[in-house]
Formats: sequence, structure tokens, C-alpha cells
Amino acid sequence: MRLVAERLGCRRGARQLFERLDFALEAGRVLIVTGPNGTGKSSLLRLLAGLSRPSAGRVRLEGVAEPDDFAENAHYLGHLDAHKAALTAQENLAFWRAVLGRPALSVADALEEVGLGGLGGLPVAVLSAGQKRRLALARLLVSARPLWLLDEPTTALDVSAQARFGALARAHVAQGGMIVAATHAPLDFGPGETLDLDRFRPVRPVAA
Ligand SMILES: Nc1ncnc2c1ncn2[C@@H]1O[C@H](COP(=O)(O)OP(=O)(O)OP(=O)(O)O)[C@@H](O)[C@H]1O
Repeated sequence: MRLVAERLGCRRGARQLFERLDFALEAGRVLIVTGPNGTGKSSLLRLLAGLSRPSAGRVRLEGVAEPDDFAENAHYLGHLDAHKAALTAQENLAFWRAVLGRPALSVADALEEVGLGGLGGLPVAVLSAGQKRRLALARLLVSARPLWLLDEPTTALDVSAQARFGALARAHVAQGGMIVAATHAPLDFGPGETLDLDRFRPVRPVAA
């Protein structure tokens, strides 16, 4: 499996954020996307997830049965955790496991993996910010999807949760998964490259 971006451009409102972006990500590799605030890291991830359209170029996933069906092969984890506050952690995760399909870990095992074993019966409303983030990350584990698109995945995580998630991410990559992660933090998710989005800002003509 291979994720390929060709001559990608992204416009938000009146601004061209980046253009002429090419990359190819192979199975078992990681792409860390960096750049100052506002360069378009989240916009790139949304674009890869199919939540918005590029202003130019295209993205494709090679080596899958339905090449255009990105959604079936990708997990997108944005800034928002997408939990129902009134439901318990277990109920939220069971919902996502049923909706996402391709079941992987059980709800109980996924909660254990992210260090939430014992808290599954609590309503999400009473969880701390870091616990909510851990629950969002557990979603990656209940449904098997090769491509993880992660926007600042370690926000609000304490040092041990960061290490724990780093190990889960490296295991995913070691099994042939792929990760594209936007981050300001140094993340070790396995072998791969760093993409500095700042290098793809549009070049403005110099005034005469
Ligand atoms: N819906 C929108 N309409 C207009 N402009 C937008 C929209 N969404 C984002 N932008 C602008 O696009 C730019 C890039 O935003 P984006 O969130 O992709 O940056 P980022 O690199 O992820 O930033 P950060 O490091 O702060 O998370 C920002 O200037 C933002 O204001």
C-alpha cells in the first residue's frame, strides 16, 4: 500500500496555504508534518482524509481494492475528540467500533492499552482532558485501518501516556501501517520522513 500526493495545493478563504506539494508514503513508514502555526498542517490532514478538496493536484491510495475509497482505509483524528459526553467511555468506543467496521481490539482491551482500564464505566463528561484524548486514541485500536491521519495526537497526554501511545503507533507501523502526523512535538512513531510545510508556501513575485 502506498499514499501518493501529487502537486497538491490548498486554499483556505482568500489564502493559498501551500502549493506544488508532492510526497509518497510507503507501507511501514511515517510522515511527520511540521511547520509554524497557520502553515496548513491541519488543512493538509483534512484534505488527505477527504474532508476538504485540494485547490490543485490529487491524492491517491495505491494497492487497495477501491483506490478512491480513502475513508474505508483511514482513521482521521483531529483536534476535537468526537465523544458523546453523556455516554460512558465504553459506550463511546463500542459505538465507534460498530460504525467503523473491520473490528480489531475489543473495547475492554483498547481501553486497557491506552491506560483507561477501570474508567470505562464513567461518563466522558467527567474524564480529564488527557483521559479524553486517550479515549480518542483508543478508537484507532478498535477498527483496523492501515492509514492513520493524526493531528497533534499527543496534546494533553502526560509523559507516560505519550510513551505508551508512541509504542502503539510504532507497532502499527511495524505491521505495515502508515501514519501521517501533524505535530509541534518531537514524535517517534517509527521510520519515515519529516515534511516541513513551510517550504511549500506560494512564492510571491518580487515587486519591480
Ligand atoms: N475554513 C477556513 N476558512 C478560512 N481560513 C481558514 C479556514 N480554516 C483554516 N483557515 C486558515 O488556514 C490557515 C491554516 O490553518 P491550519 O489549521 O491548517 O494550520 P496549522 O498549520 O495546522 O496551524 P497550527 O500549528 O496552529 O495548528 C490559518 O491561517 C487558518 O486561519
